[in-house]
Amino acid sequence: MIWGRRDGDGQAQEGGSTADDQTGAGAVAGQQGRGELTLAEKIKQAPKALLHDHLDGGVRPQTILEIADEVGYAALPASDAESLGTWFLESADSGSLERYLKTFDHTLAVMQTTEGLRRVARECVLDLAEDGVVYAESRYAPEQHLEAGLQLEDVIEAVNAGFREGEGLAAEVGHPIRVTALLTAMRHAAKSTEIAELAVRYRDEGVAGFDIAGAEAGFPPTRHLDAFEYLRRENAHFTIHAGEAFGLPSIWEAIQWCGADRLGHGVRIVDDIMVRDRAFGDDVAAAIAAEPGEVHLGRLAAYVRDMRIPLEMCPSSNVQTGAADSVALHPISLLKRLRFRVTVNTDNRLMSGTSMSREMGLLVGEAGWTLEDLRWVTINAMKSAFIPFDERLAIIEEVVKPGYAKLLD
Ligand SMILES: O=c1[nH]cnc2c1ncn2[C@@H]1O[C@H](CO)[C@@H](O)[C@H]1O
Ligand SMILES: [Zn+2]
Repeated sequence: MIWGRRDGDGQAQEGGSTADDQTGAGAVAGQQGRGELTLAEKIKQAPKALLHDHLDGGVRPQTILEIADEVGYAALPASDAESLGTWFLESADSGSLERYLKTFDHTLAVMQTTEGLRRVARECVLDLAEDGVVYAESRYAPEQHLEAGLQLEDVIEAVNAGFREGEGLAAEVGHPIRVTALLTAMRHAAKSTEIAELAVRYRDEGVAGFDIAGAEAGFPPTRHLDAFEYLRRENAHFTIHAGEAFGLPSIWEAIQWCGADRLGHGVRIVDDIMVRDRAFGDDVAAAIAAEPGEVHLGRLAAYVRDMRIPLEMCPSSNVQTGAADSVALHPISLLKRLRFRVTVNTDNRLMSGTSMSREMGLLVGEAGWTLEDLRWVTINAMKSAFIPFDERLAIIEEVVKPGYAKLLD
């Protein structure tokens, strides 16, 4: 594996290929001549766009330790950065979304003060920029940051301040990046309308949209219909986590009842896809390798593709929560070939020990993706971003296309 997981300091490590590296990416990297970039280096340098990344799922282990010490949080499961990083990775490898989400208790514990939130937000921007991300939407649930007495507005303003600081520092070191916030409401709670109102109130001050997250089974999107109807009346953007731990009814509600602009994960849309008259899940390996002519889309899958509804797909996260068997067998490769509006995302960099470069490297190494595929998903992501159309186009034309042109010639 050339795509190393994060080290204890929270920096992604992508080593070069080794002599016995049998992955596709390693094989290609091994073919590079002297002085040329390896594929791993090209992926790192490629301009990347990230639509689905949780702020509280990407805190540096060292930062967790330091803030925990400052605020007197004594329940951390490890006392050095490396063991703490490993603890998150292993605990999140549970095969269950509910158990995966339990790990957030420890990151949330250090994100209860304005200083803590601001630092975490600043470092998030720096880590993404260092990885070659040029545009990101970072989401978090303001309602989960009120334990030490902050108001919802304080939380949003502290995170925004951290994002602006991070953008300034990243530009200074030659990694310009734009980061906007998505405000998440927790689907088991009852604050979604209040959070939606804040997303609208702050839409000209760094907040690009709204989301719901948390345990999916038992908490259908229509539970928050009032919030979504309000957002639509306000011409505001929102995405919904749907089709991750629960299947088609969740996706159907998110789109046809709630009117979601995008789907968080949406991976279970394959339950509405037949391959050679068999359900996708009957033989995933055969289904993944299917040619478009062998595939039949049900009404909902056809609607998602026809309407170009973006799928915010997160390969490593899905493997950890059991929504996919492996990156090689992840439905994203079939959905890409069928030309759904696929995007590649990290979800939670800490819990998955990952980065955008690592997710992309895994798709290349384990699922046969090419640099052209990575360019395509990056443009898909920029087309699907919640910032205004002209600003999206400017990033595509001035940053993404020229960046890839340099790597592809
Ligand atoms: O993959 C996911 N599915 C559903 N909820 C999630 C996922 N990752 C994180 N969160 C939830 O979103 C909250 C706000 O960022 C996190 O605290 C976590 O509970
Ligand atoms: Zn998520």
